[in-house]
Amino acid sequence: MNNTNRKQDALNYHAKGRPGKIQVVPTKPTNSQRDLTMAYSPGVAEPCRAIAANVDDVYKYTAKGNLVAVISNGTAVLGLGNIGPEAGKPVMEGKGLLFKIYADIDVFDLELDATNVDDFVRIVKALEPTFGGINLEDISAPTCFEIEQRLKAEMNIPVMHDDQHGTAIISGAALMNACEIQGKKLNEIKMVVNGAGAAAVSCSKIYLSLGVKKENLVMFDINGVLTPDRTDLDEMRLQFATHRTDVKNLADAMKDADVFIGLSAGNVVTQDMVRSMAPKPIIFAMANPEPEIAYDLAVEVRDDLIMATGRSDFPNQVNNVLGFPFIFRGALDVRATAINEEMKLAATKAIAELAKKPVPEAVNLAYDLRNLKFGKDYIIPKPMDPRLIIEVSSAVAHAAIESGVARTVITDWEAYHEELRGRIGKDDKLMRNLSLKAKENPKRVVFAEADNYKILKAAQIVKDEGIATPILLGNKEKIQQIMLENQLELGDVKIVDIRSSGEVENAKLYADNLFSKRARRGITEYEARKFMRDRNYYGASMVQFGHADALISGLTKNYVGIVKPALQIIGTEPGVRRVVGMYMMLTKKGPVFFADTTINENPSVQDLVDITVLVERSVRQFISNPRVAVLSYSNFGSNDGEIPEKTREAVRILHEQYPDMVVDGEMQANFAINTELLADNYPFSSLVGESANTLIFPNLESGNIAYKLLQELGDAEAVGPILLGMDKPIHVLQLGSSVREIVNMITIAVVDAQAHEEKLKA
Ligand SMILES: NC(=O)C1=CN([C@@H]2O[C@H](COP(=O)(O)OP(=O)(O)OC[C@H]3O[C@@H](n4cnc5c(N)ncnc54)[C@H](OP(=O)(O)O)[C@@H]3O)[C@@H](O)[C@H]2O)C=CC1
Ligand SMILES: CC(=O)C(=O)O
Ligand SMILES: [Mg+2]
Repeated sequence: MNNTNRKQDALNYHAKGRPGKIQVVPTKPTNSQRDLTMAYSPGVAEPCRAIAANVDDVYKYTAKGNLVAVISNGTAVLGLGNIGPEAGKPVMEGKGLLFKIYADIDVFDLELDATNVDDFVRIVKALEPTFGGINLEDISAPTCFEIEQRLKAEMNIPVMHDDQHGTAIISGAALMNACEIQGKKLNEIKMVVNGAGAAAVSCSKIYLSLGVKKENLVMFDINGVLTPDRTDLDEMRLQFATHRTDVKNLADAMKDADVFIGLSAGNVVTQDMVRSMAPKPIIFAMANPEPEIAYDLAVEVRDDLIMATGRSDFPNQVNNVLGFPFIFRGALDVRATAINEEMKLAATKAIAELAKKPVPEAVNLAYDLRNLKFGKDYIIPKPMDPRLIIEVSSAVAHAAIESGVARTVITDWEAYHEELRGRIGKDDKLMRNLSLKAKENPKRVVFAEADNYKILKAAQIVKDEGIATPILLGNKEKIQQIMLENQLELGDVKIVDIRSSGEVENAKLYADNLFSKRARRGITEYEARKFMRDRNYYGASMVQFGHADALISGLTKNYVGIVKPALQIIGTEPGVRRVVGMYMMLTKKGPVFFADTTINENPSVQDLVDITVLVERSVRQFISNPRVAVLSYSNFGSNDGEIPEKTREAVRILHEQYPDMVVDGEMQANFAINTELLADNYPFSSLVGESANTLIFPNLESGNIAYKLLQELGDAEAVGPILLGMDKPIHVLQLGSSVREIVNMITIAVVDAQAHEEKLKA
C-alpha cells in the first residue's frame, strides 16, 4: 500500500459512520417508562441523597470508580509538536479506545484550551468529583512536570502523566530484557538519549534507578548535547548534562554506544550512526508516528541489533499502551489515592517477567505470527496479550495496598483475577477449570492428522502445559519437517508411522480385530488390512487396544470419516443406541450446552429421550447442575404440529422415567434462557428460578443453525462437537479448527478419558 492510500485509509477510518472513535453507552435498562423514572427524575434523587449523606457512595451509585479522564492541551502531541487541543483529540480518543478494549475502563477525553500552568491545574483539579483517575497526555515539557506535581499534591485520586511514567515503565522493562538478551549489564552500558522532554527525562530517571550510571548517559535536545555550561536548561534537564568533552553531536555520541533511546522526533538517526555503535547494540526509536530511524533501515546495517519502535507494525513495540490501561485498572480497583513509585516498579517488573513466559496461542493468532518467543524480536509482551491485565493490574493493586495508598483492599486474589478476565471478554472459566482437571491426570492423545501445522502446534501447547501426552500419527519425515520449519519443539514425542516396519505387528492386530468384528458385515480380510492404512482406523484401533487413551481427528476430514471407523472398531457404550454431537457454547452468560448439533437428523420421540439422557449425564462431567430445556417453537402445548407434539411427548416420558432430572419443555428458546419471562408466563415450570444451561433441539437442522448463529452473531465460543456415547474417547474437530479450538478439544478428550477410566475402575 502506498503512503497516500495509507493516509486516506486513516482519514476514512476516523470519518466513516459516526465521526470519531468513541461513544457513550447506557449501562442500565431504558426500555420502559419505569426504567426512566429510576434513571432520571424522580428515582435519581435517591442516589443523590445517599451521596450527599456519604460522599464515598459516589463510587457505589455512579460511574466514577471506572471513569478516567484523558486530558491534554495539545502542546506535545506524539512527535507532531504543539498542534493544539483540537488536533490532539484523535490521539486522546484513541487512548480512550485502548483503555476500554484492554482494561474495560471508561474514558472521557478532555482537550483543554489551557497552556498556562495555573489555568490547567485549576481546571483539572475541579474535575475530581467526576473521575476515578486522571491520565495527563501529550503536554510539553517543562510545564508538564509542574502540572503533574501540583495535581498529584492537590488531588486525592491517581494522577499520572503517561508520556513520563507510562513510557518509563514500559521502556524500563524493555531495557532490562534487551540487556539480558544482549548480555549487557545495566551499570556498564553507554547510553545516548535523544530528546530531553517529558518522556526522555522521566525514562532516564527510571534507567538510573535500574542501575544505569549517570556518567554513562548523554542526552540531547533540539539544540544539541546537554552540557553543564548551557544556559538555556532548567534544573530538571541540567541533571543530565554530560561532562564528556569529546561529544559535540549525535554522531559522536553514537560511536561505541550500547543503547540509543529516542524520544524526540522522526528520522534523526542515520545508518552510519547505527553502524558506529558497540557490538550487540540496542535501539529504542520511540518517537511517534515516525521513529528516530525507520525499523528497516536500522536492521539493514546491523544483524546483531535489538531494534524497537513505538509503532505496532514492527516487532518490539515499546509504547506506553502496554502500561496505562492495566496500571489504571489496578489503581482504580483498590481506589488508590495515587500512582506511586512502588506501583510503577511493580508494573515494570510484571511486564518484564511476562515477556519470558510462553506466549499463548491467542497472541500469535492476534498478530498473525507463529511461535513468539522471548528473544531479540520479542523483548516485551504484545499489547493484545490477555495476560497483561491479570499480571500488571494485580501487581499494581498489590503494590498500592502494600504501600498504603489503597482505600479498599483485595483479599481474594483468585476472585479478582476472575473479575479481570471477565472484563476483557468471554468468561472461559469453565475451559480453565477443565484444563486444570486435565492436568491432574494427563492422558495419551493420538492425533490422526499429525502432519499438519495446527495439530502440531496444539500438540506442543498441550504437552508444554501438561494437559496431555501427544502421540503423533503420520509420516515421520513430514512431521519432523513441519516441526523444523516452524521451530516447534515436542521433545521426545512419540511418532507412529503406520507404514514403518515397527508397526507391522500392531497393524496386523488391529486389522484382525476389525475383520473379526465386521466379517459378517461385508468386510474382507484384505479390506480390513487396507483400512488400517487410514489413520482414522489406525488411531481408533490404538484407543481400542489401550495404546492411546483418546483420538483426535477431523481437522481435514468430514466427521463421517472419523465416526464411521470409530463405530466399527469401538462402537457405542453398552446401553447407548446412538451417538450424539454436543457443543459447549461459552457465552457472556456462562456455558450453555447444545445437542444434537452434529449427528441425528430427525430424531423420533424415543431418540429425543435417549439424546436427553445421554447429554444430561455427559454435561455432569463439566458442570454440576444440568438444567435441561427441550426446545420447540411452541410453549407447553401452545401449538400443535409434528415438532411441538414430539418434543412434548419426549418431556412427558422424561418426567415419568427420570423424575430427578431437571428438565422441562416443550418451550421456546427465549423462555429457556430468560427465567423472568418464564416465571411471568409459566410459573409452574421446573426451570423457573435459574435459566436452562442445556438445550435439546428438536432436530439437527435447528441445533446446527442455532449454534452457528450464536457463534457468529452472539460472539460465543463454540467448543465441540463433543461426541457422546462412544465406548472410548474419540473426538472430532470441526473442519479447519483454530489451534485454540484444537487445544480445547484435546482438553475435553483428556477429561473424557479420565471419566472413562473412572467408570472402568468402578
Ligand atoms: N513510544 C512511546 O510510548 C512514547 C513516545 N513518545 C514520543 O517521544 C517524543 C517526545 O515526546 P514528549 O517527551 O512527550 O514531548 P516533549 O515535547 O516534552 O519533548 C520533546 C523533546 O524532544 C526534543 N527534540 C525535538 N526534536 C529533536 C531533535 N531533532 N533532536 C533532538 N531532540 C529533539 C525536544 O527538544 P527541546 O527541549 O529543545 O524542544 C524535547 O526535549 C514524541 O515523538 C513522542 O511521540 C512519547 C511518549 C511515549
Ligand atoms: C505513545 C505516546 O504517548 C506518544 O507518542 O506520545
Ligand atoms: Mg503521549
